[in-house]
Amino acid sequence: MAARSVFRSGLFNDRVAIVTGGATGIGKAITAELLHLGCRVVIASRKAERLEAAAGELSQLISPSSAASITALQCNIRQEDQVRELVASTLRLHGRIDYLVNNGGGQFSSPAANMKLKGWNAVIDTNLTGTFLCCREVYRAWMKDHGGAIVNIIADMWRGFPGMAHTGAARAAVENLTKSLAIEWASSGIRINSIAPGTIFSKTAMENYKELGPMIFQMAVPCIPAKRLGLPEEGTIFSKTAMENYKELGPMIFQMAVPCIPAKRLGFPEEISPAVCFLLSPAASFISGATLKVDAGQSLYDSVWEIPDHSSWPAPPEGENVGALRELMKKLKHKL
Ligand SMILES: CCCCCCC/C=C/C(=O)SCCNC(=O)CCNC(=O)[C@H](O)C(C)(C)COP(=O)(O)OP(=O)(O)OC[C@H]1O[C@@H](n2cnc3c(N)ncnc32)[C@H](O)[C@@H]1OP(=O)(O)O
Ligand SMILES: NC(=O)C1=CN([C@@H]2O[C@H](COP(=O)(O)OP(=O)(O)OC[C@H]3O[C@@H](n4cnc5c(N)ncnc54)[C@H](OP(=O)(O)O)[C@@H]3O)[C@@H](O)[C@H]2O)C=CC1
Repeated sequence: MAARSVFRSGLFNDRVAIVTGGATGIGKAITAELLHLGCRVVIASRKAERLEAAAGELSQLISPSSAASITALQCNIRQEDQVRELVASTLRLHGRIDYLVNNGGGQFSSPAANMKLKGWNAVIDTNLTGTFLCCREVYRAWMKDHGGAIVNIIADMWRGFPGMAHTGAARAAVENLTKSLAIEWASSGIRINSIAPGTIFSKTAMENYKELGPMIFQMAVPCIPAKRLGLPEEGTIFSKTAMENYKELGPMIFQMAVPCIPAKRLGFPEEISPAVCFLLSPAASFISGATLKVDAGQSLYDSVWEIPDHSSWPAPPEGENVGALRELMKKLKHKL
């Protein structure tokens, strides 16, 4: 990974940042750019091996004259004691925490009706409670008395998040949490903002959806009049082998989003990290409680979620307008 930045080198000299999920995807790009700018970065997530590998790789980018450094600390942000330990270890190591980037998170894809409570809770605990715990601990242990800047990575959930309702709910909650904390902690000199990425391609993000292929069958159900998949003996679609054929299709989901993105291409982690650096930097000194969408306008445009044609809604109230439309349609039908 080659770190580039539009910002002045040395911008974050002597500053200390915690980046959760900093070993992969978007988090790795954020870490690389912060290092490039001279920051001392602590990356934190669950998988120790992946953390160490990323720290090794990213440390190669640091020039010998730089003040930057990288440390990997294992932490499951869902565990209060582990978050407390992450913050305490960072302070033991570096003596300060200027920045927190709550990037660690994720979800699985599933229609809401199929979600188990355990799965729902896993996503809420990770994305909402994990973010809250990290914010609260850095505040209590350092920022309350010294100020700082926090960036929360959320998602494009402005029109709900069909197919990932749990994460939509959690991210909307984090957006609101950001606003509350911006006010509660303003007097400590803390700025806190969110970034809502569009569809951002990385190898690790893609791998998370590798099992999604078979869901394509399930997604077809609303379009089938019988409201269930056909069986092989009925001459229709569903069989274990047919499903197996689609196992590799999950990652294609990212590519399928392209027509819904005004830029007509996917975003990349290196297009999120400059926005994070900006919000952490003095250039954003008057920005707090805000959300920056980094999505090439995707949230203003189309949705990947298809609603099949149906006539399940109640009829509209009878009256002159419904009557007028009915007459119009009758006339048009004659003309066609
Ligand atoms: C469809 C659009 C695609 C484009 C998407 C673009 C927008 C967003 C992109 C991204 O966010 S990319 C980032 C992707 N990275 C991640 O999501 C990584 C982090 N993810 C996780 O850690 C997990 O997915 C998790 C959901 C938070 C689960 O954490 P946990 O460690 O607790 O996992 P488990 O113990 O395995 O699962 C607990 C529970 O959750 C349910 N569950 C988990 N995976 C699935 C699944 N694939 N399908 C259905 N249900 C799932 C399940 O109930 C698990 O419990 P059990 O039932 O297995 O006992
Ligand atoms: N890619 C995209 O299109 C979008 C991504 N996002 C969000 O951006 C963030 C980064 O995603 P991205 O880089 O794409 O995908 P990745 O899967 O590469 O990153 C997710 C990171 O979160 C870490 N993580 C997950 N659960 C925990 C946990 N309980 N404790 C600590 N760390 C955890 C993972 O590390 P580990 O498994 O080692 O714990 C991993 O490093 C996520 O919050 C994601 O949901 C939002 C919108 C769009």
